[in-house]
Amino acid sequence: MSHLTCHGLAAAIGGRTIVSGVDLDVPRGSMLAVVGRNGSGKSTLLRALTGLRRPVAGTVQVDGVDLADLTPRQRATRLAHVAQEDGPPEDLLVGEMVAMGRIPHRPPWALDAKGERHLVLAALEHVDLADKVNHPCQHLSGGERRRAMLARGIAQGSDLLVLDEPTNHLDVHHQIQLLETVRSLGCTVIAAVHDLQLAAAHFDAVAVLHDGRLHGVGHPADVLTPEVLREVFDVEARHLTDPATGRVHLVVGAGAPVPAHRKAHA
Ligand SMILES: Nc1ncnc2c1ncn2[C@@H]1O[C@H](COP(=O)(O)OP(=O)(O)OP(=O)(O)O)[C@@H](O)[C@H]1O
Repeated sequence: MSHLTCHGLAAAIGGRTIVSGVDLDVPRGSMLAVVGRNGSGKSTLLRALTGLRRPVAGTVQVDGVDLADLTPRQRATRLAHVAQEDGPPEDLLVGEMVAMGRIPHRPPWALDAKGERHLVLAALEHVDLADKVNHPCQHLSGGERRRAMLARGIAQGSDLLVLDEPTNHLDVHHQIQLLETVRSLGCTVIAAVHDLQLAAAHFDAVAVLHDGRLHGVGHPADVLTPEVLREVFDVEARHLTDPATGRVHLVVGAGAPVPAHRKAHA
């Protein structure tokens, strides 16, 4: 069943069209990676998908409801957006910042988070930061800040997470842990991702943006082909089968195959 769909979506900044003609159908509970070169329009597309940037053409529907018909508060209960540039306000404690994710669920002007501390702690546990709940945000490292912002998105309690480069600044352990965590939440996830190997290994589908147009969307193995990677990213890549697991992995920047006569001497 579709959770988010968009048809003929176009978004512009300052009168310049950045993305156009985007059709997506994201099933509930699935994870979609949006990949593309710098400036291809990934962040702009994500902002249009969340309603933060009003489309200049096309529609976005969440659970069959047009986002344009919802107030910002209603949108915030249906989806959580963690932007690339989001950083926690420095003078708040980590727990206070994560509690801000609960604001859409409170009556207007209810400023405190009574009875919600367990939700805040659970969100922080998901990102391995529960021990930092009483720390000032300004004491967090770059990777911890990214994880804290994700915790705020999780605390928001919606079942659709739109994440702009969630694994940026994270060490390899926390990159994988973060993707496994969002998978375990059972949410629908749409994430802009630069690491193509992570996109191939952890996502159900990949959408490739090229110059603001959707170049292809589908299963990672069908979309992240050596031909597409050469055409879109100008890199050489190959699919290799892991002899231990039988799983097919994407090797990006693989270079030209070693000629047989050189292998023989290796
Ligand atoms: N506030 C802005 N004002 C003017 N142009 C902008 C603005 N934000 C983005 N752009 C332009 O829109 C285009 C797409 O930017 P966007 O941030 O969506 O790309 P991206 O694929 O997310 O890039 P990256 O991988 O570098 O994060 C770029 O050409 C960028 O310069």
